[in-house]
Amino acid sequence: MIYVVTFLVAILFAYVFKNFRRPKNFPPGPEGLKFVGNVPLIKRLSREQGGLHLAFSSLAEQFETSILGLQLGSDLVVVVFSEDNLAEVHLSDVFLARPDNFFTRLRTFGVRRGITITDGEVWLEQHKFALKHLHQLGFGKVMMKSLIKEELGHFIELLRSERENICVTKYLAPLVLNVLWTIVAGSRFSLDDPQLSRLLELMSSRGKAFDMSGGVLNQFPWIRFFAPEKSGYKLISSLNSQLRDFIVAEIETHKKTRTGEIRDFIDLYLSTIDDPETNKDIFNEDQLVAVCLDFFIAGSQTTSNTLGFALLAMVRHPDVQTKVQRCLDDAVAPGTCPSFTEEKRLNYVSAVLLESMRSCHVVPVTGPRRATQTTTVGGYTIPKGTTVLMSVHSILNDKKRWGDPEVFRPERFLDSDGNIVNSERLYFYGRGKRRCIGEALARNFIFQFFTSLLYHFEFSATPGKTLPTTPIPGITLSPQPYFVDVRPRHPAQTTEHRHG
Ligand code: HEM
Repeated sequence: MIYVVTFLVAILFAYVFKNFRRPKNFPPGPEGLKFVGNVPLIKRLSREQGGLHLAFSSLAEQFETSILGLQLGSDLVVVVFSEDNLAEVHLSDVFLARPDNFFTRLRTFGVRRGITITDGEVWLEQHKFALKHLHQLGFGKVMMKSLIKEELGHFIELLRSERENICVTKYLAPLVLNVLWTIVAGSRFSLDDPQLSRLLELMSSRGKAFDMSGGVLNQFPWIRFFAPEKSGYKLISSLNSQLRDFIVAEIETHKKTRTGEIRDFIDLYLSTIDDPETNKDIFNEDQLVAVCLDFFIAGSQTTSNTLGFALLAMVRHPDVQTKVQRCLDDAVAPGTCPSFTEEKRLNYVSAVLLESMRSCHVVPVTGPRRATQTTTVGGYTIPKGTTVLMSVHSILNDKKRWGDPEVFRPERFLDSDGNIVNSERLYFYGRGKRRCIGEALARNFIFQFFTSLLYHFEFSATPGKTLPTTPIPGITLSPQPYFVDVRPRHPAQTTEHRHG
């Protein structure tokens, strides 16, 4: 018996020694506890400081480093802060992969599928396909423009009738989802559809319950057996299966109603599967479900929260709002609304949107990436398998670059002739081969909604309701619900949206 116990203890020691030891020349960071590493510290700092991005920044400051080394459970995690370090991660193929862990696999039911969490050939082919066809289906065609116009029309009508005490954030998520879903499946939801509300509620809870590191559930997956609710396991499983059932049902309907004409992304993907030349290991119905899930999860909250923060900034800075409106009145013929192609003529508006994203970027920590071999960043060793995160927040709030990053000042993006400057190296949508595939759609949507809403309405805080000053932390930052009154700026008329 004594031998068995000694043997087990020796194995345990070997495990602890191997897995809970900082590797040689690993980036600086706090010493971790055995088994849990830095998890309790990061959790506490995130709670105290208001998010994972702020917890990371405070540790980087404490250790005077632009690359932080952590241990979350038995996972090695490195967070990079400076532009040089970010460039090394964004541009090197060693960091092109995503972590393969419990949390990432949970997204697609224990297997690796789709775009966001896959690597290698599957990722490359799905990524290329989605990028090419999202563009063809959405941006170059009249459909996308009339789609945004239709969604805007519904929202403008709603604002005209409600006018007071409107919780804007409540409406933005369904609007974005409708645009996305029409591209993917050719149909929109009614804004009071209970299924839509349920999906959005689940997605928003998911965004708030987890963070970019995957949270405790990722570091200790067994926790789901003891605390299925508290660990977030129940929530994420329920969201994923509801989303999957919903997408599978839509694919089945498409299969029954197909005529050969390509109506949307699902039709296009199904016709690719039918092609005898297609590699069925890469393009199949399971992959289609996962790619649709990716669009929903990566595209809806990021876009609606960005718009939510931009409108909040306008309520908080009425002088900037007035300037935007003057600029729109000057540039836009009465009774029309600007199209995205006019972005270049509306430099002040573009500067306001850039400043809004700089001051509150919805994805303050991007990634996660995985080192596929042992390498170095900033002179430190990054062992194979390490998870790497990028603090875009620190770049967007760097005092050396911006001078007064805490001030909302769109003029920092304009030169003395009113041309856009400083708009490079912001990494809002990432950089390199894993750059966001929805950037064009998101930029188009945000620009058209923002300009149209400000052209039609003056927004002010509802009297007696305070405006939130901090975002809700999570995988993406969300604006806390805020309430506005709107005053129409033009008489109601059928407003034309120009198509560029
Ligand atoms: C304001 C809105 C958005 C922001 C700020 C944003 C931001 C990002 C960032 C920073 C990445 C790169 C992550 C990395 O470097 O590892 C990314 C990837 C991605 N985004 Fe977006 N995104 C937005 C909207 C969208 C939309 C509308 C869609 C869907 C159509 C979308 C789909 C994706 C997908 C599928 C990926 C994963 C790409 C890959 O792993 O190869 N995003 N996004």
